Amino acid sequence: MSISRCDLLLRADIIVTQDAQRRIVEGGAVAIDGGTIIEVGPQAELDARWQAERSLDLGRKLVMPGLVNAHTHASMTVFRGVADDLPLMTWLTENIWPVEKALSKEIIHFGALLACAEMIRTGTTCFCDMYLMEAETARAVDEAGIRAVLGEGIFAFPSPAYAKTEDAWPIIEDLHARYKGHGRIRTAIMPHAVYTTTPEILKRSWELAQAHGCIWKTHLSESETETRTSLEQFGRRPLDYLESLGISGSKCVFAHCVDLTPEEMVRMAETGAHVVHCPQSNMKLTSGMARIEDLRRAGVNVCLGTDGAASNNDLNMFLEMNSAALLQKVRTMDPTALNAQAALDMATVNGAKALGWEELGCLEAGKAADLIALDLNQPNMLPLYNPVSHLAYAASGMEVCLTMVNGKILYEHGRYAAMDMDGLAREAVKVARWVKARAHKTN
Ligand SMILES: CSC[C@H]1O[C@@H](n2cnc3c(O)ncnc32)[C@H](O)[C@@H]1O
Ligand SMILES: [Zn+2]
Repeated sequence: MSISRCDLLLRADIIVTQDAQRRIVEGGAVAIDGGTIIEVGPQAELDARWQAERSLDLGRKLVMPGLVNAHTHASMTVFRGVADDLPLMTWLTENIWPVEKALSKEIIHFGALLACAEMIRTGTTCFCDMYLMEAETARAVDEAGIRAVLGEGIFAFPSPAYAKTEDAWPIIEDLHARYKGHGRIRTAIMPHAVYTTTPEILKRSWELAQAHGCIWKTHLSESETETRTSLEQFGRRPLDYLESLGISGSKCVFAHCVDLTPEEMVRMAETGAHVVHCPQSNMKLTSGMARIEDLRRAGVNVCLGTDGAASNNDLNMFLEMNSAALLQKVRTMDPTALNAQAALDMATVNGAKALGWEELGCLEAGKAADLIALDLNQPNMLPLYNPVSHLAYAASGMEVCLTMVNGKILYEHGRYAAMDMDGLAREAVKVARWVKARAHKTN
């Protein structure tokens, strides 16, 4: 047998691969070269095959794919805890939007950096973001070393980035051109919602997504109120309205989808649309309980997102998996609903599929070296019968002791490779003062 060289050989007691067979390797190893995984398997086999520049013996750890947060607004970390205990539309129109109007590039950049720090700390290696002045989020992602799909939020009204929607298009084109070919950053087209845009904006945004071959994402059917408004404004339910404009297909990623009819679920499955479930945000804003089991049964690809830190109030995908699983059980009054493996799939492979980034979400040869390690000796992880059960039901995210993106370690032994957490904490005090002076309701 010939021995080949690789950059890194990582060994750990348990490897949850999330590959097609959902293989779990005990006493496993991952061989990495550049930013790519070249083999995953038993330690003895990989030791015999690979001569590594560097080895990392993690011991009593669980290694798994980095989590994919498929819907967030990273910079909203600056509003964490500012306006709690409100319903969606009051929260948005009376509390969030008035302050967002005044946001500066600096604050958006800071909020995105803080979000990256939180996601890296809790095991997310890729996120999908919609926000304002998204170039600042892109800058933060580049600095932090994390992976992301980014889109400038498109409204029919002024945003801090543009005085009129007409001025949004060049901003979107610029962002796309700037990150074309970037290894970790992709761009997408993201009109905010049917109730904050016009048919012309939606059609133009769709044409742009098609021209760039990128995903098209929006908030959809988040609440019954949204459906009612859509029926009043456009004479159609939100999904019907989009379809009447020619918007449908596998490039569509719809966040929330709380208020769908069974027939709409079938149509989503037929067209290949993806749904991002955001259970914590939906519960906190009392938007409702998405019928995830029905969606999955209909054949829709359902993934998971935190939404922003102002409606969650964290960006922790372990807690989101937990909430997703528990919420479906009470919604259906069936304890077998959305089991641990289904929750983990939503946070990994399904997220990668929705974002059209097939190199993500699982550990196998040819995939990106985006992985995390969890300390199995933490009290809440003991004893261990079923690793997947612990990931969905016992882990808090704070067991993550190593986060790697594209073969680079971003977090290890409590330290960030490329982030100044103390500096961020100092800056957070100043930003909070700025927000407090402008916020209508602060807790
Ligand atoms: C156009 S940039 C993104 C925009 O979305 C707002 N937002 C955050 N969470 C939600 C949500 O759950 N539903 C609708 N809109 C939301 C955010 O404040 C930005 O204005
Ligand atoms: Zn959202």
